[in-house]
Amino acid sequence: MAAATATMMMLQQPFLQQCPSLAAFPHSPSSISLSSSSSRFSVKFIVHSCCQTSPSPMNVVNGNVDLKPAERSEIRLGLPSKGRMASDTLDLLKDCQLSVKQANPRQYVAQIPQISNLEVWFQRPSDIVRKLLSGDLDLGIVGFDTLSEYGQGSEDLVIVHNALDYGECRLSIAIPKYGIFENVNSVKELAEMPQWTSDKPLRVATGFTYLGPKFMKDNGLEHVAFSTADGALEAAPAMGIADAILDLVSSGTTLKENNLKEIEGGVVLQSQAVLVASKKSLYNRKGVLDTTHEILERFEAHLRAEGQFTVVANMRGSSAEEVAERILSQSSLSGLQGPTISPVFCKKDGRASADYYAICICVPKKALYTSVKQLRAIGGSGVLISPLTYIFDEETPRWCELLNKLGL
Ligand SMILES: Nc1ncnc2c1ncn2[C@@H]1O[C@H](COP(=O)(O)OP(=O)(O)OP(=O)(O)O)[C@@H](O)[C@H]1O
Ligand SMILES: O=P(O)(O)OC[C@H]1O[C@H](OP(=O)(O)OP(=O)(O)O)[C@H](O)[C@@H]1O
Ligand SMILES: [Mg+2]
Repeated sequence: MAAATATMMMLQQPFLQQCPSLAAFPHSPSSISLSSSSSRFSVKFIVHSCCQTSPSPMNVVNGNVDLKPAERSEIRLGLPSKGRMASDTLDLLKDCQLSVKQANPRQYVAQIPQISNLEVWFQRPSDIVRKLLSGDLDLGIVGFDTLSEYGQGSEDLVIVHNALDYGECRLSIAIPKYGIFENVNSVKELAEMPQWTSDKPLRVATGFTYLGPKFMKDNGLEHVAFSTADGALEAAPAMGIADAILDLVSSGTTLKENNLKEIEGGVVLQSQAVLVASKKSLYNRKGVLDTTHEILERFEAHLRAEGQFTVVANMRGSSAEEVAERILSQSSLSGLQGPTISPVFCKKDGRASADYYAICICVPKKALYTSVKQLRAIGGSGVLISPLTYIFDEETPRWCELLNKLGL
């Protein structure tokens, strides 16, 4: 998680409760040092400008600053320029027949020829969220963690697809397995430890300087000090820099290798890649709604198909209805809407007659072998299995949800 460099931020929750605007925008100032008049709430809050939520681009016209974003007619999609999300995102688009054409890997603008008037901009995930907020991007693909951290609950950001099936991880608190934490196994127990006072707060290392304080406050952890670094946060407790960390966990290997453990109630959020849009763009920019619909449909069709196989088999029977009865009596053979059954004709006594029926069903990958066994048990033979590429439904439920959210 990219974050401000070697920045130390200390804050105490009561002060944030008194200053909601500060709590809502911990990144806003490029460098602030504040202290409350009450001695109970002494706060140091220093954030580097790279944590800042960037404003709209400013055009300087005759010495006057014009805060309006530059006019443009192209639709802009932000994709991660680096990190683990970058290649998985390009792979997803390719699987949806939306290959990105980039002239050179160092060029940050590219095209998806299948969709006219769409510009792809490669950006850091945090910047994608900032630029959606500032109106410089219309659509973006980022991890839900990044969206939550940098979007800070903004009403202008709307999730179009919430489960793109990669980048799965969770944002979770971890503490050492040893020392004073040996018997601490939940957030509640951590909060109740007598060690944490205003003079000696629980020190948490995290790149999530918005979600971190919010979660601690919501979970009754009053005396907390945060520090942040650009990566390898798991080293902080052993180095004596922090008592706990709040970072992304996927396999858990990094925690394990650094003698750290997750605790009950310590998961701030579950994350995976999401497609997000600026509401303002959806409402106001020509073509954004249609382009969003097309991308969403292609994503849905591909992701739905990914978990499924097409199964074709022959089955002896007296009629299509009789074969259907047999198939529908098996729990794993109902298909998407039901089995497709077609007669297989052969010539008998000079006449075309159907003793066999070809059945075609979609089967979830997980249930594949069970389905084959059930098919055989009811007389199926010559079972052919092939992967499914796309499943297009009448309309995707996510599109209806989006229109609902937009009040359209
Ligand atoms: N271990 C992980 N397993 C799965 N997904 C992860 C993991 N770590 C991060 N992610 C997801 O990938 C996104 C990008 O993380 P990644 O570490 O690749 O880039 P970054 O942190 O922005 O860059 P860098 O770590 O190089 O500074 C995260 O926001 C999260 O959604
Ligand atoms: O649970 P695991 O599968 O071990 O993955 C968790 C690690 O992955 C991410 O780090 P990343 O690899 O991005 O390195 P970074 O710290 O340099 O960002 C995250 O910040 C954790 O450190
Ligand atoms: Mg990382």
